[in-house]
Amino acid sequence: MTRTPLVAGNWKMNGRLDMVEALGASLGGLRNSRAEVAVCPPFPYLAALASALGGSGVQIGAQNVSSHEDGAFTGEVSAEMLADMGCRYVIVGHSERRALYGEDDELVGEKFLRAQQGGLIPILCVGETLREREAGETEQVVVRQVSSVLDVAGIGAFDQAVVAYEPVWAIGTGETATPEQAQEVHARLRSALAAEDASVASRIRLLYGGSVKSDNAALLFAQPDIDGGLIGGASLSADEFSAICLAAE
Ligand SMILES: O=C[C@H](O)COP(=O)(O)O
Repeated sequence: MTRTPLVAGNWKMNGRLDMVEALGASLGGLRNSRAEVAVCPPFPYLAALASALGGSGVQIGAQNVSSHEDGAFTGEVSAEMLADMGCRYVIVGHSERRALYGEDDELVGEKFLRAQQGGLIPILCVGETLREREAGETEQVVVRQVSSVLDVAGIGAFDQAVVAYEPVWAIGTGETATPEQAQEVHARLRSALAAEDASVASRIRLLYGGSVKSDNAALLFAQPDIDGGLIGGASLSADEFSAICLAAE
């Protein structure tokens, strides 16, 4: 099965308008023969980024979405609104939202469903904490996080989804999972999906995230079950992010 790699940049709560315009213009010039590239800026910059990227083919995505469609939910942003802004992707279940904003598996499942109902492709993030890894619970945790979404959305929904394995201990720490550690978890995730539907499992893209840089991306992306990356800090530099995208070819 040949899967088109995806490299998605998650800017988190970083950037200002001048950076958005400069980075967007620079990434708009990115010519990448094989990998799909997406950038997820903060909500207020979606339109400016889309405009700076022009017709480059680089996709835009959001970092969060409401679990509701419309209504009295002050401060929330719906999937339909994001689709209106040109978003193709939305990140759901990022560990920062789980840890800092109390998003549990149930809410993540609701957001995943709503994203798809609103026409977006969810990038579902899963990953274990350092304590969980040290306790030997990594596979149990990531399979639970995926299974809770499978329970509400069904395996068919994963044909229009991406899963990102992001070990919490590797996010923003400079400590990357080794290619072997990451591949082991990716293979386990793919086998958990294959238990439901082998063909969906063979098609879905599984990204790795956690301190991916231009100097470690190629080895990670060369693993058989790693289909690209979800990039945080390094996506804020045009040179660094471009080099990571090229490593996914
Ligand atoms: O969504 C991206 C991840 O949290 C990875 O962030 P990082 O590349 O800064 O470690």
